[in-house]
Amino acid sequence: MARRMMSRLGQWSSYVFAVDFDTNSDPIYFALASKQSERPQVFRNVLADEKCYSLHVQSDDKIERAKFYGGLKKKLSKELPPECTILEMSIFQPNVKDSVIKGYFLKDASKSSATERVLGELLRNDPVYVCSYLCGGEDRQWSQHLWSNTEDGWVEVLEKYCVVPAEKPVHHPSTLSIINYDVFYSFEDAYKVLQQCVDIIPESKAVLELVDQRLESKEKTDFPVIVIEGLDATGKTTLTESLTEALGATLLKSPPQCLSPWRARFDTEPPLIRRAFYALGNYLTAGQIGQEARQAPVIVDRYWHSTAAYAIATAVGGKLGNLPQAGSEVYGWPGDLLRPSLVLMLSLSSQERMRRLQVRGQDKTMEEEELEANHLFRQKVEEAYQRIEGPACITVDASPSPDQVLQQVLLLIREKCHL
Ligand SMILES: Nc1ncnc2c1ncn2[C@@H]1O[C@H](COP(=O)(O)OP(=O)(O)OP(=O)(O)O)[C@@H](O)[C@H]1O
Ligand SMILES: Nc1ccn([C@H]2C[C@H](O)[C@@H](COP(=O)(O)O)O2)c(=O)n1
Repeated sequence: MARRMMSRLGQWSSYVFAVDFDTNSDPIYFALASKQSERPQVFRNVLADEKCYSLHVQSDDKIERAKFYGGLKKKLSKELPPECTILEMSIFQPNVKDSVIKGYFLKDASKSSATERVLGELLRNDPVYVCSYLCGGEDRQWSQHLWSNTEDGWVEVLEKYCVVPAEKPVHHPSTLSIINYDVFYSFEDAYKVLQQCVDIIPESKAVLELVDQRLESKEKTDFPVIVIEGLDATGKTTLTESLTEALGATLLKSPPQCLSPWRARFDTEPPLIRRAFYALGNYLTAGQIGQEARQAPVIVDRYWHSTAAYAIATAVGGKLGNLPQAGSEVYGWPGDLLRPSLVLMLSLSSQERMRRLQVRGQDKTMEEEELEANHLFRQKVEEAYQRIEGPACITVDASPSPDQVLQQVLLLIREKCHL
């Protein structure tokens, strides 16, 4: 295992390590070298005399990597001493897509040997590589010690590297693995993920059978297709229902009703699998849209913008500024997914949205909890919505009364869709 780490990091000079000590500031970036650097110390101001470790998932199978990494933080939180802080970490080659190896950096302020025992167990039984970090010498320089299993199951230090500062890369490492890990830009790419899950998630088979029966969607539709988007409790359901009545339209949603039996199950899966599920939901809905838009206008409650915006906002760590710039390919529309005539995003102040959530009184989904607790996540979702192209969304103020919002939207639809 560690040998593979060596083969993987055999070119360690081209890899950078990033540790998120604080989501409001840049990660600490460092590299490995065979000798100390003259440049300033790496961990100044963020580490005192804690014992430090890192562990990274190592597997060539991206489903296995996603599944194991998805459960790793929960496992560590359960088994490590409470004084051990778990920080997001990645190893990557700057500007090289798909080069990111995700993991965790552990700042262990405990005085027990429990952390080393837990890491030794993980090294013996799971697809991880483990390193420890020591600060020594007069110049208080840090070094990384790569662990390995001996034949009789003991842990030994395989290799030692000097930890030296690395330049801040142009793109935050979390943006390097969005395509086909968090967002899928073709039916085939999403489909392949669920195909690889059939043995570990039996429900995948039923979803794939439904997807196999999807209706083909044409590029052009006879009647306009209007998508209503927005965060939870912005008024999408209320508006889509009144719009449907006002226009004599057909109301659809994504994911479609036929996937409801499995949605909660896939919501528990790591992003790679969960987002492939939602992407396939959009293709199922696209088939229904193509069918229904032959007879009447179609209103859709959530579609591609939701799938891409939530996935990108979830994937991109740290500050709002770490989102890929507008115009990036991650905001592109899948070439094989039906494009709507118009996408309207309902916008609401946080206060009014929270009020409506409380008034509605329904149980909050995990996502709503995250949106409520995490202002930064909400900002990232809203910003990602705005950057998606092909078509871009038009923002609608959803704060007036339901009828005023309806009238405002009908005017927009008449103007844009000549309905
Ligand atoms: N324009 C409005 N003014 C005041 N209250 C509204 C308005 N539109 C909807 N509401 C109320 O806000 C709450 C949320 O509305 P709704 O369920 O339509 O939002 P939503 O975006 O579909 O939510 P979710 O995505 O979580 O299902 C409901 O109680 C609804 O009655
Ligand atoms: N087309 C869609 C619709 C929804 N999602 C995801 C995005 C969020 O994670 C969540 C929000 O849905 P809600 O709970 O408000 O129904 O569902 C998606 O990815 N694609």
